[in-house]
Amino acid sequence: MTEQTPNTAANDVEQLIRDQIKDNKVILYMKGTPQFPQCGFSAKSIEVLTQIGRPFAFVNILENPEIRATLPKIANWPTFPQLWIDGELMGGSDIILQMYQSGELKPLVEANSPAA
Ligand SMILES: N[C@@H](CCC(=O)N[C@@H](CS)C(=O)NCC(=O)O)C(=O)O
Repeated sequence: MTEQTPNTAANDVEQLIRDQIKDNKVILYMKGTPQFPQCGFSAKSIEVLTQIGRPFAFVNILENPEIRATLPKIANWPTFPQLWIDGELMGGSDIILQMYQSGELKPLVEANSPAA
């Protein structure tokens, strides 16, 4: 039997992501920051969340290449942005927009993020 060295760095990143998702009930993995999104899809998602008006966490994946590489595997979702609410992946900007327009997203965010 071949003994395999555990890939500690990869495990650490995965654990970090799982902690972020657990500790922040509304979290957006995005390119750039809410003040300065660096991709149109992230900008659109920020517009929606800003309309909803509740606090949310974010991670700038452009500054976190390990998270950028690892999250798509965990999430089984290849692109960014990614909106996670209460430990579940909602989706990217198309889905965020759809959920907002259908009236589904606002109450979900409100239920998971108290007013500041
Ligand atoms: N239709 C997608 C568009 C998102 C998308 O295509 N994102 C690309 C360009 S920003 C991406 O994340 N590519 C992988 C990467 O850059 O790591 C959505 O609804 O979110």
